[in-house]
Amino acid sequence: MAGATETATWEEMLRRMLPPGTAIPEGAAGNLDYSIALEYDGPPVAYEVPRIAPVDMADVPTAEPVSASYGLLGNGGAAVPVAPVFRPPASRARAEPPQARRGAGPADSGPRDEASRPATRARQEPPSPVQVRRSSEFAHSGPQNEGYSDSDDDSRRSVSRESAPSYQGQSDGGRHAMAAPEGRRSHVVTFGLADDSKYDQSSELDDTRSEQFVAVTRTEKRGKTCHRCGKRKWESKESCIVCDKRYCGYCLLRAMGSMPEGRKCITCIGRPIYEGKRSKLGKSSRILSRLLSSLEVRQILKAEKECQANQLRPEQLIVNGFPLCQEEMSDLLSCPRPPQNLKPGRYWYDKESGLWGKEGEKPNRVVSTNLNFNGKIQPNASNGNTQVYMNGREITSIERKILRFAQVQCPRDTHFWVYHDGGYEEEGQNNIKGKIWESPLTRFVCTLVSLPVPPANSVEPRDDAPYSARTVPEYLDQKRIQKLLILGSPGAGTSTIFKQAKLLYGSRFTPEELDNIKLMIQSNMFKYLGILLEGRERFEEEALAIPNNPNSEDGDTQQDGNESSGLNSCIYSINAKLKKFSDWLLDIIAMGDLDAFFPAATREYAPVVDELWKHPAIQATYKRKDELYFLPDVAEYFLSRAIEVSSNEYEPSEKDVLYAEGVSQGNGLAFIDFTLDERNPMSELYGDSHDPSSQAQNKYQLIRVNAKGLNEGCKWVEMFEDVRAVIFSVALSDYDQLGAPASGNSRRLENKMIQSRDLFEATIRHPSFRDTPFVLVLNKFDIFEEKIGRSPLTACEWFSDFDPLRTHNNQSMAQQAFFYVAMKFKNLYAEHTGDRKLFVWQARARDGPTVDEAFRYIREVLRWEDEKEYGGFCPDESFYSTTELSSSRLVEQDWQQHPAADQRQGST
Ligand SMILES: Nc1nc2c(ncn2[C@@H]2O[C@H](COP(=O)(O)OP(=O)(O)OP(=O)(O)O)[C@@H](O)[C@H]2O)c(=O)[nH]1
Ligand SMILES: [Mg+2]
Repeated sequence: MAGATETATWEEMLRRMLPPGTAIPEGAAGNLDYSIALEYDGPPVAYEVPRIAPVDMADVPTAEPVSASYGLLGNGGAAVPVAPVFRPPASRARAEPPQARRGAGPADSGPRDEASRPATRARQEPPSPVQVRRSSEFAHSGPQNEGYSDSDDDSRRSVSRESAPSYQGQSDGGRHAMAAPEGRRSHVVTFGLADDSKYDQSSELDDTRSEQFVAVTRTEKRGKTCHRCGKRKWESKESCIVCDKRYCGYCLLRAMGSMPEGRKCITCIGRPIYEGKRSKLGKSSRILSRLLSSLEVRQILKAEKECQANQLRPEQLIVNGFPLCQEEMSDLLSCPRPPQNLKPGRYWYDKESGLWGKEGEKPNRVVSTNLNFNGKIQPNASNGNTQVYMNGREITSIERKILRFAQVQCPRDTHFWVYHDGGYEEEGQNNIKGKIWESPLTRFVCTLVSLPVPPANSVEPRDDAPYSARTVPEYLDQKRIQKLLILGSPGAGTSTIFKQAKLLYGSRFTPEELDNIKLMIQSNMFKYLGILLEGRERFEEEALAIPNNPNSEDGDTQQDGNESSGLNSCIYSINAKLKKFSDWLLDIIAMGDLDAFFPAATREYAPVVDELWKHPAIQATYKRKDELYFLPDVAEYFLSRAIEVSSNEYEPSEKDVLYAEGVSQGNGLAFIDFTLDERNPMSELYGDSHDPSSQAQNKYQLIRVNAKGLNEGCKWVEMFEDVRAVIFSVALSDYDQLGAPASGNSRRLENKMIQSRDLFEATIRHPSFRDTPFVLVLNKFDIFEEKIGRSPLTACEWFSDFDPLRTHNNQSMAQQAFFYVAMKFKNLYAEHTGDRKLFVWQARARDGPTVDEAFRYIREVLRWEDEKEYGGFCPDESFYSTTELSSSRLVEQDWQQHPAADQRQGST
C-alpha cells in the first residue's frame, strides 16, 4: 500500500519541516522512526485533557527557499523573507461541536464551520495512517518553537502548555465546548510506537478502521482495565467483537446500548467483526447473563450470530485458489453438510469425496460432494509428499497411514478415485475395490488423529436427489467434544486417572474390557515373576563375572585385589543362597504350588538384594540399592493372590482394576468420552449461572497415550494438535526413585523425577501444543506424604535448594514440598512458553474423589482459557500464577476464606 505517492508525501512533508534548502537524508521515508500517538490507557484523571488535532500540512505556511541572490552575506543585508509563526489548530478541533464530529449535514455549515474545516475533515473521515502520523508528528514538531526538548516527558508537558489554554480561550460561549462523548473519559495523547500486530493480521479490515484502531494498542493490561471508566477491577469484562475494547459490568450497557448486532460498541455497529472472534459469536458470557434477563441475552446472542453485518463475506473464502462469489458461498453454507466454524482463509475442496481442508493442510471435514466452485483442486492442495494421489490431490502422510491401516494398497505413484461413501478405485480401472472408512476401527482411528470420516450411512445426493437424513455417530461430532490428552512418564498414574474417569463418569466396564484387563493383570503378574527370575540370573552373573575376569570391560566393577577377593567371597556366599533359592523355585513350580511360590519368591528376593547391597564394591557400582531392586510395590498385591489371579475364573474387582498397572493389555492408545455435571466448588464461589449451551461444552474425550509412545520421539503426539488441554501427570513420590532410561544405550538408571521433568519439557516445547493449556497433576501425594519425613526431597538433584521451614509433622512438610515442586514446574513452564501459566493440581489417583476434583478443575481451566480469549474473566494474578492447586478440599476452604488472596502459599 505504501506506494510512491506515500513516499512523495513524506518527502514533501520533511522538506517543509526542515530548514529551507536542507537535503533530505537518503532513504529517509522508509527508515525514519516516526512516533505515533497512542491513546492514554491509564487511570482516569480529574481534569479535561487536550486533544491533538491532525494537521493538514498544506496549511502550514513555509518560506520559499532562500535563493542564491540572498547569499548570506550578499545583498547588502536585505531582509530574508520569514514565514509567519504557525499556530497549531488543536484548539479549534477541540471546540468542534459533537454533531459536527458525527458528520453534520450542510445545514450546519456557516462561516465558523468554514474556519474549522481542516480539522473537521480530519475527524470525520477515517484518516489514513499517514494522517494519523502527521498529527503525532506535529505533536513533536510543534513545540519545537518553544524550546523543544527531546525527552518524552518534556514534550508531553509542552503539548499541554500549548494547547490547554487555547482550548479554554476558544470555547465559544459553551456551544462549541466539546463535551467528552456521553460519560466517556477524554483521550489523552501519549507518545510511543504503535505495535498492533493483531490488527495487522486482518488487513481486510484496515480500510474501515477508524483512527482509534490505528492509534490504540492492545497492551498487556488487556482484560483488566475498562475502556470506558478506566478502572482496573477484578471482575469479568466484555469486549467489543469489532475493536476489542473491554468494558466492565458497570459500563457495558452504556457503551454498547441495545446491541442490535451483538456485543459491539455503539460506534462499531455496522462494521465487520474482528475475525479472531468469529468462533465465539453467539457464545454467552457471565457478564451478560449477570446484567440482562436470559431472554434478552438469548436475543442479543442470536443477533450477534445471525445479523448480516457479522457474516462472512464470500470473497473472504478462497477455495481451490479462487475467491467465492455470493452464489457459491450460499451453496456451500446451505449444503447438507457444510464446513463448520468457517473462518476467512484459503481452503481446498475435493468435489468427489467431499474432503475439505485448509490450504496446505490435511483434510478436516467431509462436506457435501459435488459443489461447483470456480477453482479445481490442485495436486499440492494439502501439501502432501507421499506420491499417492486421491482425486488428483497428493495426500498427506497421516492419510496414507490411515489408508495402510485400512489395508488399502498404496505404493508410490498410486492414483485413486475416492467417492462420497469412501468407495475407491484406481484411476482408469473402473473397479471399486472397497470402502476406505467402512470398518469401525478405521473410523475410530481417524477420529483419534482428527481426520474426518464420512457419516456411517452416507447417502449422498447425486444428481440433485433430495437429501436424506443421516445419523452421525456421537463421537464423530468433534465440535462438541473437548479432547483432553493425558500424558506422563511410566508409573505416573495416567492409566489410574483414566480408569478413575471411566469409573466416575463412564459406563461400567464392558465384559470385553474386563476380559482385557484381566489378561493385563495376569500378564503383569508374569512380568513381575520375570523380574524375579531375571534378578536371580543377574546376581549369578555378577558373581561369576568378577572372579573369572578381573579386568572385565565393565570398568565400574574393577576392584583392587583385596576388595575383589572380598567381593568374590561375598558373591559366593550370595550365590549359594541364590542356588538354594532357584532350586526351591523350581521345586515349587514343579509341584504347581504357585500360591506358595509367588509370595515366597518376592519374600526371598529382597533378602538376596539386601545381602548384595552390604558389600562396598556393589555400593560403589550401583550407588543405590533401588538399582538392584525394581519390583513395583503393586507386585506384592497381586502376587499374594497368585492362584486366584492366574485362574480362568478370576474376575478383577474394581480395586484390582485400579491397582493394576496399565489400562489394557496392549497398553497403547485408549480413550473415553464422558460428561461432567455442573457441580463445582469454584464456579459456585463466583456465583455462576451456567446457561444450557454450556452443557455441550461439558463433553470430554480423555485420550491416554502410554509413556512408550511418547518416548519414541513423541510420534503419536503430533496427531493430537486439536486437544483442548494436556494433562500431564507426575508422581510426586518419584523424587527418590530410579528408573530405566527411556532411550539410549546407557544402562544407568536415572532419577524418575528428572525423567518426568525432561519429558514434560519436551512436551511443552512440542509445536503441536504451542497454544494448548497444560494442567500438571502432581499425583501419588499419599506416598509422598508418607515418605517425605524419612527421605528428603533433596534426594532429587533438581530439588537441591529445597529449604523447608521446620515442621512437626509430615503433613505440613509434604505441603511445603508440594508447593516447592509445583513452583519448579511452573517456572520451567513459564520459561519455555513466554510466561504462560501452568495449572497445577494435587491428586491421589487411587482415591476417586481427588480425580473427580481434578477433572472439575480442568473444566474450569478450559473456561478460564475461553473467557480469557474472549474478553472476560481473568482471575487475579496471585492465585492464577502462584498457587492454584491442589488438594482440593483444603484449597476449597482457603478459597472460601480468601477468594483472591495468596493465602494458600502463605498457609504452608
Ligand atoms: N499409592 C498410590 N498409588 C498410585 C497412585 N496413582 C497410581 N498409583 C499406582 O501406581 C501404579 C502405576 O500407575 P499407572 O496408572 O499404571 O501408571 P501409568 O502412568 O499408567 O504408567 P504406564 O502404564 O507405565 O504408563 C498402579 O499400581 C497404581 O495403582 C496414587 O496416587 N497413590
Ligand atoms: Mg500404567
